[in-house]
Amino acid sequence: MSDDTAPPRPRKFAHGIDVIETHRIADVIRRHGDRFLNRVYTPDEIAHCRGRIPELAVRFAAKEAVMKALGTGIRGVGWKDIEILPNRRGKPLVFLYGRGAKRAEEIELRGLEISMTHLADLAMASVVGERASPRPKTPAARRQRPPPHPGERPPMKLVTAAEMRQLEAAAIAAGSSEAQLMEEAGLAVAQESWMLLGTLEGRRILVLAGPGNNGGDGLVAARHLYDWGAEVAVYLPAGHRDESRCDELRAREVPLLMGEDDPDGAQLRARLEAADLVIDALFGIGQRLPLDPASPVGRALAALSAVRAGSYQPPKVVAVDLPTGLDSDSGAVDPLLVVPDMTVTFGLPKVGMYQAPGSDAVGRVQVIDIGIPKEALNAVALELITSRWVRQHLPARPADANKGTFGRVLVVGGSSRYRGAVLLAARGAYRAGAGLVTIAAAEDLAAGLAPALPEATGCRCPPPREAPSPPRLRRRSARSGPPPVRPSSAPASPSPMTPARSPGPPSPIPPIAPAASSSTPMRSTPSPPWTTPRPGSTRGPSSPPPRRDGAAPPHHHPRSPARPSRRRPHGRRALGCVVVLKGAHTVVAEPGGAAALCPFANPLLATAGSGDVLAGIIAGYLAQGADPFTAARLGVYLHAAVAEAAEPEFGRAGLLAGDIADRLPVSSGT
Ligand SMILES: NC(=O)C1=CN([C@@H]2O[C@H](COP(=O)(O)OP(=O)(O)OC[C@H]3O[C@@H](n4cnc5c(N)ncnc54)[C@H](O)[C@@H]3O)[C@@H](O)[C@H]2O)[C@@H](O)CC1
Ligand SMILES: Nc1ncnc2c1ncn2[C@@H]1O[C@H](COP(=O)(O)OP(=O)(O)O)[C@@H](O)[C@H]1O
Ligand SMILES: [K+]
Ligand SMILES: [Mg+2]
Repeated sequence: MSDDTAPPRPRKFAHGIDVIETHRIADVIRRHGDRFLNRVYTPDEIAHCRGRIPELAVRFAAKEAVMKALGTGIRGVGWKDIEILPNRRGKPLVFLYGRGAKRAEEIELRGLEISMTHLADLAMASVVGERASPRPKTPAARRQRPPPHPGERPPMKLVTAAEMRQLEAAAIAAGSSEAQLMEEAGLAVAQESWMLLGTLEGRRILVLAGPGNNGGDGLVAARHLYDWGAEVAVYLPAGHRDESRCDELRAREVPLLMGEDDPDGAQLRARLEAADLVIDALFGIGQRLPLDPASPVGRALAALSAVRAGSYQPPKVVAVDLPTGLDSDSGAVDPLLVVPDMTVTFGLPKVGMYQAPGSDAVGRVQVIDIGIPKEALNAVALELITSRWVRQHLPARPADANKGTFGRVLVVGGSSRYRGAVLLAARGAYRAGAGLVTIAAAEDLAAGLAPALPEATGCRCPPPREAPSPPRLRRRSARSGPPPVRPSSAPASPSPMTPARSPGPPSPIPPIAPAASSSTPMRSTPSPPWTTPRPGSTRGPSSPPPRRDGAAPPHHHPRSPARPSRRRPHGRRALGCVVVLKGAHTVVAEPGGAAALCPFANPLLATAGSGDVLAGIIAGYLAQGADPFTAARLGVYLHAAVAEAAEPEFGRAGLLAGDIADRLPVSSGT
């Protein structure tokens, strides 16, 4: 819903185009008659078209063109949410209902004009309108952005399998049923499969259906895809517990192949070789890993793998809810997993889809709303940090600001071994937008630092042996302004660091950032607002560091160290502060129980000093008034977003920590 008091969002064209071969629609109608018509067209459209194939075909293209203009694909907008009918003079008009109308409202769509044409066997439609830009692009628009408020779109949450089952129970308590949820899920899989293939007519689809509800979703998808004109077959390696779903398919004469009737797998192989698309509905959140390679499911996956590897035109793969072989909670990957082109996941994405190595094993992720009550989602603790969230929470940069508006950061540290660390942190803080950065380094180093970052001011820091006590440091920072930040690899002082609190506006003093890599005990002093350990460097999590090579750890799943649900609680509760657990898919957790996961894993960040830059960036956002949890999420996301953006230029290696700082403003703008 647009807010009347908000400044207008910049506008841009919304365009969609689609073309279809008329005979394909004729064939579907011949085979499926009213079932197809009633599924795709509104009663008024059916009445208007009176069975005329070119009229029906061009409307089919028109609906897809509208979906493209809405920017949704066919996910989320039903065929009958879009209606194309002529006005009295015969000019076609687009009417939107239900989710189509909702989406149009969200993007502030205006004036959707349609043009349709057909020629011999082709029908084509093009629509154009005007919509609000998804994000402010110009600096002026950015300055005008309203401050974040609680009414904004909720963050993307991530769930474990157990949490997903609770949400499912909440949906059922609110009036849905398991069968209804499965219908929603299966329909979405069918729609996404259609979108992936482009057309269904003449396309061969093989559904690999497991014994449980994941298999049930696959059977519903098979039913729709058959009704819409695809050539569908279903392979059930271990049978299915819901006979009525199988009967729906038998009634349509969809071939159902049972694993026990195909002992040598020859029929399965033949079907796989002929398929344009394979739907993996073997196991979802109910899977227990490791998979047994000798089991019927294991053999089906091995056959799919072999066909994919050995075929000139391998079938596309769509995974239902989760790829079979992916641990929903840890992201551990079974060696039998076949990486899909797309995963259609229900309700919310699963944590394991954003944990290495699982994040590389899911293909494109489509999240499908299956009607989980909004209130139930609030109970989910872990969220994914998204670019939308980041845009909404970056500190405001008013045009009439002066440097005092943006706060001050004090970086404390510097040793002959880690001479660059303070500079990198200071650079990160400046690039994040801090108004003033001061470096407090030992006298012998300070002179060398000034030319490297002339923008930073300096203040004398006693040599390590006489390092200031926390109260002295606090007094000093209150006197000289800036708050201390100690970059992670700069063990300047043997004494623990404590947060320095702001003496008051206009220069909020962001507290220090001691990092666990210097092995400083932090519990003996008041808690810092955040800390940035790497896995293994805090005392809480007992697991070894996560693998960063992206390889599937064979049979190493449910206890994977990269599992935030296991790692989360310890550090942050013990330390009483926000914890940034660094690595691929960094986790940020706050003592209250909320946690956020970075969507990125990128080896460009695995370079010395990048953690120091991160500490500085976070301090930079703190200095600008962000609370510690927000500052840490902003910093972690944008730090990694730099690497993502740099990948086309650098590939997988060669970014320097200093480059991360220097490229930060570019990633903040996107
Ligand atoms: N949670 C939800 O809100 C919804 C769940 N739905 C679907 O239901 C799925 C979960 O269904 P289920 O709980 O039936 O579980 P699955 O369908 O994932 O697994 C079925 C059964 O297979 C068996 N199994 C698991 N691992 C095995 C292994 N390695 N070897 C042999 N047998 C094994 C288990 O007994 C398990 O219960 C979800 O992934 C999703 O696809 C949807 O229908 C819609 C709503
Ligand atoms: N594979 C990876 N994917 C994403 N981020 C990574 C990866 N490897 C390292 N990082 C990030 O790089 C930074 C490294 O920090 P750290 O280990 O403290 O390095 P240093 O002490 O040299 O600055 C952290 O922010 C970490 O999250
Ligand atoms: K699956
Ligand atoms: Mg470090």
